[in-house]
Amino acid sequence: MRASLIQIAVNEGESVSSRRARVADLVREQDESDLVVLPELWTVGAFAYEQFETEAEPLDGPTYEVMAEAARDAGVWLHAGSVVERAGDGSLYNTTLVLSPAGELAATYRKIHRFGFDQGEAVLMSAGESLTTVELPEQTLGIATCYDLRFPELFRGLVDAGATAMVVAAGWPARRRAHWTLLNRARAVEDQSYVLACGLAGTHAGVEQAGHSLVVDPWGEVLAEAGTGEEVLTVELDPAKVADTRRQFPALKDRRLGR
Ligand SMILES: NC(=O)CCC(=O)C(=O)O
Repeated sequence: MRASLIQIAVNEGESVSSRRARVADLVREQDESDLVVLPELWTVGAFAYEQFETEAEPLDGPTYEVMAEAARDAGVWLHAGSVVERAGDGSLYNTTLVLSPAGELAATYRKIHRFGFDQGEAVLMSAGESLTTVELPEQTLGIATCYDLRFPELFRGLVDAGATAMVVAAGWPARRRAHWTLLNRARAVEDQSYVLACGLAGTHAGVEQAGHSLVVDPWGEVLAEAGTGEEVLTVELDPAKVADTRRQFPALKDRRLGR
């Protein structure tokens, strides 16, 4: 399976609708890939809290519409990053959309661990409550969003649900870039899974983004890593590698707690 991660620059000065159209064209360009991955809240910016209310959208809103067309045109599975979802009861969620190559909404994931302690996303958004996996032809994706990366038990839950490739959409700040790289590699090693970690670039709401999206294999080797600007990373995922790693070094079988 060929996967492309699009590290998107979010800078003030570009409107949300212009960015949607621009990113849709970037998705269309990845028509040689099987899977395309976008970052967290790339429409509005993960730290643009003051825009969450105005840019909130239902699951079948403008981001879904534009991305469904792009997924269909490219013929790819599209992890469309996350949007500010306005639920039926008016509350907001940080929600990932996964679209099939036919443009259908195949899965959603509402971010479980909201960032900000007593501010920002943590007070503006509601928390998701359930894990999401998505079965693709050669890999089962386990879905996580940004701050979730700090909670290894979520990833263990995804392993137990059958995940072989963790997809982490993020808007991770540059000042904690060392944590980003370390934690993504740690999740790959401890869960013996691919990790596809796609972050934002640029600076929005005064927060410089780390970029440095990366793909890690189940042995913890970094297969590809972006720089700090907008960039597309393309990698081949070996369909046998996860099973081989888990068979050759069966540490997951030795778990004694939390099962
Ligand atoms: N958008 C986020 O979840 C940011 C997470 C973060 O900055 C951190 O965990 O550090």
